[in-house]
Amino acid sequence: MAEPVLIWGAGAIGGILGAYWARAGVPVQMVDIVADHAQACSTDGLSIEGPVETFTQTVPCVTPDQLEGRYGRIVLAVKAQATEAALAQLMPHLAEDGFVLSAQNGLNERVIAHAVGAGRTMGAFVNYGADWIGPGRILFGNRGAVVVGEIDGSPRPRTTEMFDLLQIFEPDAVLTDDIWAYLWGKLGYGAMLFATALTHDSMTVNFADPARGPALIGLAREVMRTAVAEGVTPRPFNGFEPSAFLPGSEDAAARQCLADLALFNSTTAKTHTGIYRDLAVRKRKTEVDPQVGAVAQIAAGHGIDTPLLRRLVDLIHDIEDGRREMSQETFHELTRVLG
Ligand SMILES: NC(=O)C1=CN([C@@H]2O[C@H](COP(=O)(O)OP(=O)(O)OC[C@H]3O[C@@H](n4cnc5c(N)ncnc54)[C@H](OP(=O)(O)O)[C@@H]3O)[C@@H](O)[C@H]2O)C=CC1
Ligand SMILES: CC(C)(CO)C(=O)C(=O)O
Repeated sequence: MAEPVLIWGAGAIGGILGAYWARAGVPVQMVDIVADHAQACSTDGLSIEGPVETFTQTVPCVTPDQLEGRYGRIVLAVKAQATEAALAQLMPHLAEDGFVLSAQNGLNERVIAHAVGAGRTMGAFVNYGADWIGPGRILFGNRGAVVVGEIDGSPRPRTTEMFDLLQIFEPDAVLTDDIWAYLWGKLGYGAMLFATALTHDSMTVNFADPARGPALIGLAREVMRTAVAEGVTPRPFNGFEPSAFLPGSEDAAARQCLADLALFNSTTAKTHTGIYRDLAVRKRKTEVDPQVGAVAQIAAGHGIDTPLLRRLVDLIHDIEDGRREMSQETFHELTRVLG
């Protein structure tokens, strides 16, 4: 029997990968800090629910203190603010010649490379929609882009092996020589997703509202300008067209992109972002600092001002800390930045 793929963080993203791989006969071991979820996955099974597919699959899952052994392939799928703590726990379990693949939003690959070495870090971009509903239950809301690549751009046999595994889950998965192009694309889309979570409205209602367009477009433009300064040319996926937000692009192209994003998100059973879910349902901190805040910081290093991103970070903090309600009025605090 081949060595199991270790999935660190068995929530929405990691749990779905684990269930699909285990169902296909790929040996999988999952790790999660939520003990009753780990117990449910290992015993009654992990139920994948929603419109894409419904099935229940037993997947071995333990809490970090229970894990034994070393693994060559570790998929990290915790929220970005948990990355450093998870790395400290997983490093004793990473084989000398093994690697950590980030299945997360943001630039976690940088943090992972710093901890385990660039040669032991692999990147991935995931845009499928999922929610952890409760112990042993995950909603698979919609299929979305899945891309894998080495952070130095040069595919190796291990990259092809992970690509093959990801195709078991998502037949349209892509093997790329430019993972940063997708990660920065998602940061642009992600900044807009954070803005949608300033209201109680669905992603689609937000993207389709002409009054919210200028702020949404302005956010994506700030991120794309920063990406260009970083030497990255972001790539399109699932309705997000980075060129529509690059310096010199027409407003009409940006508005068309918002319409495409409204359409893409109109059929998902996950109507609201994970950010919204953290704020409104789980009542916990979001990934705003390691995503939006990080881009604003990188931009500042290039001498680029990002007033919308900076205001967005403050507004999300206000909601996290109970100083502000989610509402259209809160959203339009962004519009006010545009003057
Ligand atoms: N959900 C989605 O649709 C999408 C998510 N993403 C990205 O994927 C990443 C994962 O998100 P998602 O799956 O939604 O998050 P979830 O919160 O659903 O899953 C993460 C799981 O990891 C657990 N965890 C936290 N810290 C540790 C640790 N140190 N060791 C082991 N487990 C830990 C969490 O527990 P606890 O809840 O107690 O913290 C939780 O059960 C994020 O970066 C997100 O932005 C990207 C695309 C879509
Ligand atoms: C909305 C989604 C699933 C991207 O489509 C996402 O990344 C999130 O929930 O933050």
